[in-house]
Amino acid sequence: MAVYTRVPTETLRDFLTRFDAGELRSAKGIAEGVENSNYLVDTTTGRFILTLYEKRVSAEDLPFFMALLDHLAARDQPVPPAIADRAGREIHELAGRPACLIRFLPGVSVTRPTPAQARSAGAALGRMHAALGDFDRVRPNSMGLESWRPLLDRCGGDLDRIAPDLFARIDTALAQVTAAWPAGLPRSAIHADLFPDNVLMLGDEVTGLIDFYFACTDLRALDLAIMHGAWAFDDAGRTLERDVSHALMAGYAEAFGLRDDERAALPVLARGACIRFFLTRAWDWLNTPADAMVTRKDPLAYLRRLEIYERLGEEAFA
Ligand SMILES: Nc1ncnc2c1ncn2[C@@H]1O[C@H](COP(=O)(O)OP(=O)(O)O)[C@@H](O)[C@H]1O
Ligand SMILES: N[C@@H](CCOP(=O)(O)O)C(=O)O
Repeated sequence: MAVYTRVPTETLRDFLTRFDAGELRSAKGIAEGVENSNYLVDTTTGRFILTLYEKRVSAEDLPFFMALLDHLAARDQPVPPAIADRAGREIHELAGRPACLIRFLPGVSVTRPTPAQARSAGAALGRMHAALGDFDRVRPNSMGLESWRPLLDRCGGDLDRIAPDLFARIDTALAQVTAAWPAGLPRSAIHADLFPDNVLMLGDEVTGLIDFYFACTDLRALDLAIMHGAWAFDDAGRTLERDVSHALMAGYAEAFGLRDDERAALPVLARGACIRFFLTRAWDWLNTPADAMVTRKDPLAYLRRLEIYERLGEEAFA
């Protein structure tokens, strides 16, 4: 589930009076997602998503995210901008949390993408990168390379409760990735978490790119590496689905293009991305109470991906 903060009906009804968004008909908590509280809100004029921002989203970052969404929406990208109230405000406070009322997008996220879906999603990332060419706001990547060592140290020896020698394994992998991290690649605003659950689709067509709350400024090719790790493997990270991998890469390259130096860097960027998602999942695994109403994601699924990338190198992206 992902409803951490309950919003009483009366509070929501009052909140909606700030907008030209009709009157409340129904509101339901949305089970998917792990970071924020989300409600599906139906009013007399339409359907909206109400998001209350929780632990990992800082209120100071919301103007960056909203400017990014407005920029992309103005360039016809399938993203959900926040709805402005009558005073022009997009960012609010509700039930003690920062909150936004967001445009609802149709579509569903896929759990096992087909090659055709991966091609469309890769192309959607490419078009998004093209549209971000003139976006000049900057947000440092709070989940970037510099954050991984401190997070690994915070997990510390507790990692070995998940699997034997896990701390040493990740320590070595991180040292190798840090030493090989590329310099001089193009930087851009990136989504940084474009997993299948953050892409809405109807059939093979992308209808929505959502959940921009890790968006930041970093190496543009890191976005593709993150997406590759999330899309081109089975969920447990045991098998690289080569046809899905090939389609994702082709879709991106056709829509935007991939420089030789970006392609050459993908193996190390993908290993870095595995460490990033391993660490946040491991932290949550170790620190989420067993009875919490949220599904913990398996960190070892990212250790397995890391091992496949280490073994295959460039061949993983063929
Ligand atoms: N703009 C939107 N349009 C339609 N559905 C949405 C929208 N935003 C979120 N959702 C739904 O809410 C779920 C959780 O949203 P998400 O932003 O991924 O949450 P979290 O940040 O907690 O991971 C999504 O899987 C999707 O079903
Ligand atoms: N994609 C991350 C977790 C972030 O969750 P999201 O629901 O906000 O995408 C992971 O799988 O570890």
